[in-house]
Amino acid sequence: MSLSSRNFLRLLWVYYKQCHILTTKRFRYKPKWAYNEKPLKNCEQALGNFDAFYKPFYRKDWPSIRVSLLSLPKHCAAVNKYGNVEKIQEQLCDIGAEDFLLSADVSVQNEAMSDTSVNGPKQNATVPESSSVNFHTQLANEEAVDAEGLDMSQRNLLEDGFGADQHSNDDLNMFVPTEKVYSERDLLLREEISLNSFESREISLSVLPADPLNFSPDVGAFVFQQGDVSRFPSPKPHHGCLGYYLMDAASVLPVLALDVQPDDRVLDLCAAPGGKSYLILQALDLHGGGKLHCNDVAQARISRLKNVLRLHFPQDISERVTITKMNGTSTFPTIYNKVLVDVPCNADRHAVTEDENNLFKISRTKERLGLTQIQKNLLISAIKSCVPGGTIVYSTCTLSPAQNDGVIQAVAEELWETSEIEIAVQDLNPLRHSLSRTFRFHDRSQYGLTVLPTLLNNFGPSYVSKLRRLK
Ligand SMILES: C[S@@+](CC[C@H](N)C(=O)[O-])C[C@H]1O[C@@H](n2cnc3c(N)ncnc32)[C@H](O)[C@@H]1O
Repeated sequence: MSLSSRNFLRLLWVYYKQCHILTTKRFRYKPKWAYNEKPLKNCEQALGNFDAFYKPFYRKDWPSIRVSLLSLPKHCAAVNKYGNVEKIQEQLCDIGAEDFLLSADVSVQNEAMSDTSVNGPKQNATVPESSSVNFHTQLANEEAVDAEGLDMSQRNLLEDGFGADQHSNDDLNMFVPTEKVYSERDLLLREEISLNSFESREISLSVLPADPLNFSPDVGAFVFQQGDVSRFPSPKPHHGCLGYYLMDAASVLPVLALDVQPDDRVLDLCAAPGGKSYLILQALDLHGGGKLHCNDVAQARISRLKNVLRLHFPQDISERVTITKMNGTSTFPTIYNKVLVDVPCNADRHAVTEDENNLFKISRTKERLGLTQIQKNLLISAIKSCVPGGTIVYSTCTLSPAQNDGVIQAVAEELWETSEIEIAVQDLNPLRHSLSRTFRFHDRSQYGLTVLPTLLNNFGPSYVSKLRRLK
């Protein structure tokens, strides 16, 4: 069968392109093709992912955040009111630590409460477009964004997944049925990009003025000064209760935002291994009407939570804590006036430093890509279990804008469209201003506070958003 000259030219063109790819692109990409190249470790996968998605968002801050994430974190010693408080405080001061809550600059809180700048209190105002953070628009100013809205690093990520053979697929499109062009892997990568993008939209969400600052209880959270990377010794027991709990200082923020009062009824929806439950119990009076319900879905982690309670609290306190093993997205009774939802997330610091139990393991890709949906469902469940007038605090330990502001925005939209429930976001500027000596906050978080890790005070990352259920 003879070829028409048009078809012949077409084949020649495809052949030429193939040769061109083989002789140029193939060699340019050679390191990725080496058959004996070792697969990336989970931590390296995570770091590559963050370079692709966080760098365009955090821009000039990214190099210092990145090196901090890879460096040893700093701890905070949260003093236990059931230990020998005075002696512990004295010992901590003697080794050079200071209570960052005591040294918080509360004088700026009044100033901050009247601040009406971006992120400031705007009673019953919708979030204005001008103050919104548009991920893609910002990219455009800084880096080249291609027709699909991807910056160079995101494009590289896609191309790493596609490999050079996909370049030739572009040219051979006319011979290949469309559904075969995108393999399952390509689709996952596209899903990755859409799940990691946070695009700010104008939504109807009131912003309530801040509550007065209340660092209760005042037994203290001790940290070493900026630049001091000393480690705390392990705590010692006093009458069977350990004197303090070591945690990331940024983990204190969600509990400060929750503003726990002695007689509150608190639900900690994703409680294990129990760092924040420990802090909540420092403020609650379980003998005087206060209640704590700790829930988690993972049995092994609940065991760790029980251990934390056993090691830090007298038996008559730990026995009064309700502990359940339920999926947090199931229905909880609407009886709590304070609800903390500290969701599973990318867990950035863990992801780039620990290969074990790492969500960036290739076999866990689908689980990881399902995170934002679980986070939304958990937040909705938390809101539904909170009585009108009560407070919900949403927190993560990731810098992912999609898992932070993105989840708050999506939930506000969903509740607005599908339910009678009304929520408002509460201003956290006073907290931010008063603790700016200890933490470095990102200045473009829209519905909460984001702590950026820094080498001087290597805490975080952490994101906190405080919501009030109105109806
Ligand atoms: C970030 S950790 C919580 C840390 C804890 N708040 C603390 O301060 O120690 C997230 C927790 O959510 C739990 N989790 C994941 N999916 C869940 C679900 N569907 N329902 C309830 N808990 C869940 C995990 O088992 C994990 O313990």
